[in-house]
Amino acid sequence: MPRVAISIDGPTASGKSTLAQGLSQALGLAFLDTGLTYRSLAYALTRESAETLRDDLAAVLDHRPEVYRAPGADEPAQRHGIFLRGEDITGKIWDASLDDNLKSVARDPGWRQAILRLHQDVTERYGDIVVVGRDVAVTLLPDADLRIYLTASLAVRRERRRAQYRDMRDRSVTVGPATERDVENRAAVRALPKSLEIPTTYLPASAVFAAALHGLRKFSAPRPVRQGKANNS
Ligand SMILES: Nc1ncnc2c1ncn2[C@@H]1O[C@H](COP(=O)(O)OP(=O)(O)O)[C@@H](O)[C@H]1O
Ligand SMILES: Nc1ccn([C@@H]2O[C@H](COP(=O)(O)OP(=O)(O)O)[C@@H](O)[C@H]2O)c(=O)n1
Repeated sequence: MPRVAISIDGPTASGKSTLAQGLSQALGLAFLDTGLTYRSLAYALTRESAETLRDDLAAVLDHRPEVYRAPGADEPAQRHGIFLRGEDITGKIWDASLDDNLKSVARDPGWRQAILRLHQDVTERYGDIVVVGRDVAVTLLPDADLRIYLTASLAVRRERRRAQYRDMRDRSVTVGPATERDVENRAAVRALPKSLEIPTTYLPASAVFAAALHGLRKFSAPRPVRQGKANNS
Protein backbone atom coordinates (compact mmCIF):
# COMPACT_ATOMS: atom_id res chain seq x y z
CA MET A 1 0.00 0.00 0.00
CA PRO A 2 1.65 3.29 -1.07
CA ARG A 3 2.31 5.90 1.65
CA VAL A 4 1.52 8.72 -0.76
CA ALA A 5 -0.18 8.59 -4.15
CA ILE A 6 -0.97 11.83 -5.98
CA SER A 7 -2.62 12.23 -9.37
CA ILE A 8 -2.27 15.32 -11.55
CA ASP A 9 -4.52 15.81 -14.57
CA GLY A 10 -5.04 18.81 -16.82
CA PRO A 11 -4.75 20.00 -20.42
CA THR A 12 -1.52 20.50 -22.35
CA ALA A 13 0.95 22.95 -20.78
CA SER A 14 -1.15 23.55 -17.68
CA GLY A 15 1.98 22.78 -15.61
CA LYS A 16 1.46 19.11 -14.70
CA SER A 17 5.05 17.89 -15.15
CA THR A 18 6.49 20.94 -13.41
CA LEU A 19 4.30 20.39 -10.36
CA ALA A 20 4.90 16.62 -10.37
CA GLN A 21 8.63 17.06 -10.44
CA GLY A 22 8.48 19.51 -7.54
CA LEU A 23 6.32 17.18 -5.48
CA SER A 24 8.36 14.08 -6.24
CA GLN A 25 11.56 15.88 -5.28
CA ALA A 26 10.11 17.42 -2.12
CA LEU A 27 8.40 14.26 -0.89
CA GLY A 28 10.72 11.55 -2.23
CA LEU A 29 8.16 10.04 -4.63
CA ALA A 30 8.47 8.27 -7.95
CA PHE A 31 7.14 10.39 -10.85
CA LEU A 32 5.28 8.58 -13.62
CA ASP A 33 4.49 10.74 -16.67
CA THR A 34 1.89 8.69 -18.54
CA GLY A 35 2.17 10.95 -21.61
CA LEU A 36 5.63 9.48 -22.21
CA THR A 37 4.08 6.07 -22.75
CA TYR A 38 1.63 7.47 -25.32
CA ARG A 39 4.56 9.14 -27.08
CA SER A 40 6.66 5.94 -26.93
CA LEU A 41 3.90 3.94 -28.50
CA ALA A 42 3.51 6.56 -31.26
CA TYR A 43 7.22 6.08 -31.95
CA ALA A 44 7.13 2.28 -31.64
CA LEU A 45 4.41 2.19 -34.33
CA THR A 46 6.91 3.66 -36.82
CA ARG A 47 9.03 0.53 -36.30
CA GLU A 48 6.65 -2.33 -35.56
CA SER A 49 3.15 -3.40 -36.49
CA ALA A 50 0.26 -2.65 -34.18
CA GLU A 51 -0.41 -6.39 -33.88
CA THR A 52 3.02 -7.28 -32.46
CA LEU A 53 2.93 -4.36 -30.05
CA ARG A 54 -0.62 -4.97 -28.90
CA ASP A 55 0.04 -8.64 -28.07
CA ASP A 56 1.90 -7.89 -24.83
CA LEU A 57 2.79 -4.22 -24.55
CA ALA A 58 4.34 -4.51 -21.08
CA ALA A 59 6.84 -7.10 -22.35
CA VAL A 60 7.93 -4.84 -25.22
CA LEU A 61 7.84 -1.38 -23.65
CA ASP A 62 9.52 -0.63 -20.33
CA HIS A 63 8.63 2.74 -18.75
CA ARG A 64 10.93 3.61 -15.85
CA PRO A 65 9.61 6.60 -13.91
CA GLU A 66 11.81 9.29 -12.41
CA VAL A 67 12.58 8.35 -8.81
CA TYR A 68 13.56 10.52 -5.88
CA ARG A 69 14.26 8.11 -3.07
CA ALA A 70 14.80 10.69 -0.32
CA PRO A 71 12.63 13.74 0.35
CA GLY A 72 14.49 16.90 -0.71
CA ALA A 73 17.20 15.05 -2.69
CA ASP A 74 18.90 17.27 -5.29
CA GLU A 75 19.13 14.66 -8.02
CA PRO A 76 16.82 11.78 -8.85
CA ALA A 77 18.16 8.28 -8.17
CA GLN A 78 16.69 7.33 -11.56
CA ARG A 79 15.67 9.53 -14.49
CA HIS A 80 12.71 8.89 -16.82
CA GLY A 81 13.59 6.14 -19.23
CA ILE A 82 11.62 4.43 -21.97
CA PHE A 83 12.96 1.21 -23.48
CA LEU A 84 11.60 -0.54 -26.57
CA ARG A 85 12.76 -4.17 -26.56
CA GLY A 86 15.68 -3.05 -24.38
CA GLU A 87 16.70 -0.07 -26.55
CA ASP A 88 16.62 3.34 -24.87
CA ILE A 89 14.21 5.43 -26.99
CA THR A 90 13.68 8.22 -24.43
CA GLY A 91 15.24 10.85 -26.71
CA LYS A 92 13.33 9.72 -29.82
CA ILE A 93 9.73 10.20 -28.79
CA TRP A 94 9.36 13.97 -29.13
CA ASP A 95 9.52 14.61 -32.87
CA ALA A 96 6.52 16.52 -34.24
CA SER A 97 6.30 13.95 -37.06
CA LEU A 98 4.84 11.52 -34.49
CA ASP A 99 1.81 13.74 -33.83
CA ASP A 100 -0.58 11.79 -36.10
CA ASN A 101 0.39 8.46 -34.52
CA LEU A 102 0.01 10.06 -31.09
CA LYS A 103 -3.54 11.17 -31.87
CA SER A 104 -4.51 7.70 -33.15
CA VAL A 105 -3.11 6.00 -30.05
CA ALA A 106 -4.84 8.44 -27.67
CA ARG A 107 -8.20 7.99 -29.45
CA ASP A 108 -8.11 4.18 -29.49
CA PRO A 109 -9.82 2.58 -26.46
CA GLY A 110 -7.85 -0.65 -27.03
CA TRP A 111 -4.51 1.16 -26.81
CA ARG A 112 -5.70 3.16 -23.78
CA GLN A 113 -6.58 -0.11 -22.03
CA ALA A 114 -3.19 -1.70 -22.87
CA ILE A 115 -1.37 1.42 -21.64
CA LEU A 116 -3.44 1.46 -18.45
CA ARG A 117 -2.38 -2.13 -17.69
CA LEU A 118 1.26 -1.21 -18.23
CA HIS A 119 0.90 1.79 -15.88
CA GLN A 120 -0.83 -0.35 -13.25
CA ASP A 121 2.26 -2.60 -13.21
CA VAL A 122 4.50 0.44 -12.78
CA THR A 123 2.48 1.98 -9.92
CA GLU A 124 2.37 -1.35 -8.09
CA ARG A 125 6.13 -1.75 -8.42
CA TYR A 126 7.05 1.77 -7.31
CA GLY A 127 4.65 2.43 -4.41
CA ASP A 128 4.81 6.08 -3.30
CA ILE A 129 4.17 7.97 -6.48
CA VAL A 130 2.94 11.06 -8.28
CA VAL A 131 1.31 10.33 -11.63
CA VAL A 132 0.65 12.84 -14.40
CA GLY A 133 -1.75 12.54 -17.33
CA ARG A 134 -5.12 13.31 -18.85
CA ASP A 135 -7.23 10.71 -17.05
CA VAL A 136 -5.10 9.28 -14.25
CA ALA A 137 -7.29 10.18 -11.24
CA VAL A 138 -10.15 8.22 -12.72
CA THR A 139 -8.36 5.30 -14.37
CA LEU A 140 -5.09 4.66 -12.59
CA LEU A 141 -5.10 5.91 -8.99
CA PRO A 142 -8.54 5.17 -7.52
CA ASP A 143 -7.13 5.46 -3.97
CA ALA A 144 -5.07 8.64 -4.40
CA ASP A 145 -4.42 10.80 -1.32
CA LEU A 146 -4.79 13.90 -3.47
CA ARG A 147 -6.29 14.41 -6.93
CA ILE A 148 -5.12 17.59 -8.58
CA TYR A 149 -6.65 19.13 -11.69
CA LEU A 150 -4.68 22.03 -13.22
CA THR A 151 -6.18 24.61 -15.54
CA ALA A 152 -4.80 27.64 -17.39
CA SER A 153 -6.19 29.82 -20.16
CA LEU A 154 -5.51 28.77 -23.73
CA ALA A 155 -3.39 31.89 -24.38
CA VAL A 156 -1.20 31.24 -21.35
CA ARG A 157 -0.78 27.55 -22.17
CA ARG A 158 0.23 28.45 -25.75
CA GLU A 159 2.77 30.95 -24.51
CA ARG A 160 4.21 28.51 -21.97
CA ARG A 161 4.70 25.82 -24.59
CA ARG A 162 6.18 28.25 -27.13
CA ALA A 163 8.70 29.50 -24.57
CA GLN A 164 9.49 25.97 -23.38
CA TYR A 165 10.30 24.68 -26.89
CA ARG A 166 11.81 27.91 -28.30
CA ASP A 167 15.18 26.25 -28.94
CA MET A 168 13.86 22.80 -29.84
CA ARG A 169 12.86 23.00 -33.48
CA ASP A 170 11.77 19.36 -33.85
CA ARG A 171 9.07 19.65 -31.17
CA SER A 172 5.44 20.43 -31.77
CA VAL A 173 4.32 23.66 -30.13
CA THR A 174 0.67 23.18 -31.14
CA VAL A 175 -1.60 23.77 -28.15
CA GLY A 176 -5.34 23.57 -28.72
CA PRO A 177 -8.37 24.20 -26.52
CA ALA A 178 -9.13 21.64 -23.84
CA THR A 179 -10.32 18.49 -25.61
CA GLU A 180 -13.62 16.73 -25.01
CA ARG A 181 -11.67 14.19 -22.93
CA ASP A 182 -10.18 17.02 -20.84
CA VAL A 183 -13.62 18.53 -20.21
CA GLU A 184 -15.13 15.19 -19.16
CA ASN A 185 -12.09 14.36 -17.07
CA ARG A 186 -12.25 17.69 -15.25
CA ALA A 187 -15.88 17.07 -14.29
CA ALA A 188 -15.03 13.54 -13.16
CA VAL A 189 -12.11 14.70 -10.98
CA ARG A 190 -14.27 17.43 -9.42
CA ALA A 191 -16.83 14.82 -8.39
CA LEU A 192 -14.23 12.68 -6.59
CA PRO A 193 -13.21 13.16 -2.94
CA LYS A 194 -9.79 14.65 -2.09
CA SER A 195 -9.76 16.61 -5.32
CA LEU A 196 -8.24 20.04 -5.77
CA GLU A 197 -8.56 22.21 -8.86
CA ILE A 198 -5.80 24.80 -9.22
CA PRO A 199 -6.33 27.57 -11.81
CA THR A 200 -2.74 28.45 -12.73
CA THR A 201 -3.21 31.28 -15.25
CA TYR A 202 -2.05 33.94 -12.79
CA LEU A 203 -0.08 31.69 -10.40
CA PRO A 204 3.68 31.18 -10.57
CA ALA A 205 4.82 27.55 -10.34
CA SER A 206 5.94 28.09 -6.72
CA ALA A 207 2.39 29.11 -5.71
CA VAL A 208 0.92 26.08 -7.51
CA PHE A 209 3.36 23.89 -5.58
CA ALA A 210 2.37 25.51 -2.26
CA ALA A 211 -1.35 25.03 -3.04
CA ALA A 212 -0.76 21.35 -3.79
CA LEU A 213 1.16 20.78 -0.55
CA HIS A 214 -1.58 22.58 1.37
CA GLY A 215 -4.16 20.28 -0.25
CA LEU A 216 -2.13 17.20 0.64
CA ARG A 217 -1.92 18.27 4.29
CA LYS A 218 -5.60 19.11 4.43
CA PHE A 219 -6.74 15.76 3.03
CA SER A 220 -4.21 13.74 5.04
CA ALA A 221 -5.05 15.39 8.37
CA PRO A 222 -7.10 13.29 10.78
CA ARG A 223 -10.71 14.47 10.86
CA PRO A 224 -11.48 16.63 13.92
CA VAL A 225 -13.50 14.71 16.49
CA ARG A 226 -16.86 16.35 17.04
CA GLN A 227 -17.70 16.88 20.68
CA GLY A 228 -21.18 15.68 21.49
CA LYS A 229 -23.38 17.65 23.91
CA ALA A 230 -22.83 15.07 26.63
CA ASN A 231 -19.06 15.78 26.53
CA ASN A 232 -19.47 19.53 26.81
CA SER A 233 -21.32 19.58 30.08
N1 LIG B 1 2.48 28.09 -12.93
C1 LIG B 1 3.30 28.31 -13.96
N2 LIG B 1 3.57 29.57 -14.38
C2 LIG B 1 4.37 29.81 -15.43
N3 LIG B 1 4.96 28.85 -16.16
C3 LIG B 1 4.74 27.58 -15.81
C4 LIG B 1 3.89 27.24 -14.70
N4 LIG B 1 3.86 25.88 -14.61
C5 LIG B 1 4.64 25.41 -15.60
N5 LIG B 1 5.19 26.42 -16.32
C6 LIG B 1 6.06 26.30 -17.49
O1 LIG B 1 5.21 25.97 -18.58
C7 LIG B 1 5.81 25.00 -19.42
C8 LIG B 1 4.87 23.79 -19.54
O2 LIG B 1 4.77 23.18 -18.27
P1 LIG B 1 4.65 21.59 -18.11
O3 LIG B 1 4.81 21.30 -16.66
O4 LIG B 1 5.57 20.90 -19.08
O5 LIG B 1 3.13 21.37 -18.57
P2 LIG B 1 2.33 20.01 -18.86
O6 LIG B 1 3.09 18.89 -18.19
O7 LIG B 1 0.98 20.22 -18.26
O8 LIG B 1 2.26 19.88 -20.35
C9 LIG B 1 7.17 24.69 -18.82
O9 LIG B 1 8.16 25.44 -19.51
C10 LIG B 1 7.07 25.15 -17.39
O10 LIG B 1 8.30 25.61 -16.88
N1 LIG C 1 -3.03 9.89 -19.55
C1 LIG C 1 -2.80 10.36 -20.80
C2 LIG C 1 -1.55 10.92 -21.12
C3 LIG C 1 -1.33 11.38 -22.40
N2 LIG C 1 -2.31 11.27 -23.34
C4 LIG C 1 -2.10 11.69 -24.72
O1 LIG C 1 -0.71 11.71 -25.01
C5 LIG C 1 -0.31 13.00 -25.49
C6 LIG C 1 1.12 13.28 -25.05
O2 LIG C 1 1.18 13.39 -23.64
P1 LIG C 1 1.96 14.59 -22.94
O3 LIG C 1 2.05 14.26 -21.49
O4 LIG C 1 3.22 14.88 -23.65
O5 LIG C 1 0.90 15.75 -23.16
P2 LIG C 1 0.78 17.20 -22.58
O6 LIG C 1 -0.30 17.16 -21.57
O7 LIG C 1 2.11 17.63 -22.00
O8 LIG C 1 0.41 17.90 -23.83
C7 LIG C 1 -1.36 13.95 -24.96
O9 LIG C 1 -1.47 15.08 -25.77
C8 LIG C 1 -2.63 13.09 -25.01
O10 LIG C 1 -3.19 13.08 -26.31
C9 LIG C 1 -3.54 10.73 -23.00
O11 LIG C 1 -4.44 10.67 -23.85
N3 LIG C 1 -3.77 10.28 -21.73
